[in-house]
Amino acid sequence: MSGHGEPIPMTARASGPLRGTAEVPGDKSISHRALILGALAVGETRIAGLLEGQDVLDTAKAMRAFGAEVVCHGPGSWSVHGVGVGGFAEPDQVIDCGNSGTGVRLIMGAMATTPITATFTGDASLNKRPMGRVTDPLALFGAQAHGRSGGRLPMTLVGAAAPVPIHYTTPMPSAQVKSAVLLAGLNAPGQTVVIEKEPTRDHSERMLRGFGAEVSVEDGPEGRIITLTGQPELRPQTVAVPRDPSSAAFPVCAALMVPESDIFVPGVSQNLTRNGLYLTLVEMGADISFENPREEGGEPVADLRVRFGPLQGIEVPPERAASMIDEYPVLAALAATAEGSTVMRGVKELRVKESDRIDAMARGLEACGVRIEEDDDLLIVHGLGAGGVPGGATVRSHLDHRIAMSFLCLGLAARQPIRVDDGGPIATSFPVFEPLMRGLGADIDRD
Ligand SMILES: O=C(O)C1=C[C@@H](OP(=O)(O)O)[C@@H](O)[C@H](O)C1
Ligand SMILES: C=C(OP(=O)(O)O)C(=O)O
Repeated sequence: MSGHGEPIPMTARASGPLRGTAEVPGDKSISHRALILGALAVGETRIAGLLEGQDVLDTAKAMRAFGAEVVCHGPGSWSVHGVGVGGFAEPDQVIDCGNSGTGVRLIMGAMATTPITATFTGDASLNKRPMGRVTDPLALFGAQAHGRSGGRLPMTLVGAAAPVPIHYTTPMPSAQVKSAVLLAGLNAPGQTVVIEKEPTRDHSERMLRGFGAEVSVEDGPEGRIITLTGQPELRPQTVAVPRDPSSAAFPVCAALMVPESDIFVPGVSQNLTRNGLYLTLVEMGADISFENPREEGGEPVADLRVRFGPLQGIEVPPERAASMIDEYPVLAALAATAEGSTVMRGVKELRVKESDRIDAMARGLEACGVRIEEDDDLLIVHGLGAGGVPGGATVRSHLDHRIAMSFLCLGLAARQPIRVDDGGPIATSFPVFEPLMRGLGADIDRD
């Protein structure tokens, strides 16, 4: 579990160019879902390329607590022997989801329509995050949540004894909320419908279909309408997890910040619900080629070749936010090294992530000598151009892996080193970040 250990301060300094191949680990969203759907299928699911970050390991442990057999056979190679839809056993211990919003919210959905009770907790970051966004729709199925004030963890969820399917429009763009409703709908008789005004990552829909559930997706006047037919028998699958575009964003943006860099990042998912950062980088003038586009594990992937070059700040289209929501911190860091201003609107969801990411980036960038403007739903970074960021500060990561990695990447391009007070949370999503970046030539070390 992250966040419970001693802080691990880390420092990044300007290095020579970044060169070489960056093989980033498996996609975090797909890894959580492979374990959860594997646990709900009848028989043995095999997973290759599972992300072995702490967030996903906590979900694996939770699936065992609900009765599935989850075994690691070697690096990235896992099997899950599932108990079937409605077959979850009642855990005899508190489920600790560590730092992971995805883990806790999807697992709550997966158990909400089974007549068992479970208590969930997390680290200091997760226990501050809002859970009402999932427990509100889960209550419509008949589940009851008893948590701390403000709908926070620790929280006990009593699954519905006689679940009813629901029609639900998500009030905010959130794949976690959508997925919690779909997973709960699995054990409700009849059709559960989720409508989302703005499309969010679609891994749950794709993987549910892969496991044999009936899922239809259509675009209507109110948005995307997803219909799931309840009580299917899920068939075990072989899942090949593509590399995570959200993790790839760090070496990619670092290479775009450090002069003369030239790196290769193979097999990165280019799912259209996840590729907003890459579209944005191209609009900023980044030299990225998308080579050998193909399909792997049911997801479109490409090999990326990334070379340093001058970048121009842009206004990021707000309707793109959902497809790059986890990439705004590293985009904000990169924007500090671009010419002109980068305007990020429609980003208030960033305030309820592992940290308030608008505030964490704003304070950290200011400490590094970068001018910003912020509002509830907005962050503007006034770029200083390549080589223009002073740095020379210690910034707080607030138990947030993406804040820590973003400032370490910026430290590689700043005039003075940037120190992050705690890089420990990086292990939640990108456990090989340090060796991978050092392998490219980055000067990142622990104090
Ligand atoms: O469904 C998922 O796997 C995720 C959804 C996003 O969260 P929201 O649903 O809160 O936007 C994202 O930030 C998170 O890292 C992973
Ligand atoms: C927001 C994130 O994760 P989660 O919500 O699963 O904690 C993230 O990884 O950036």
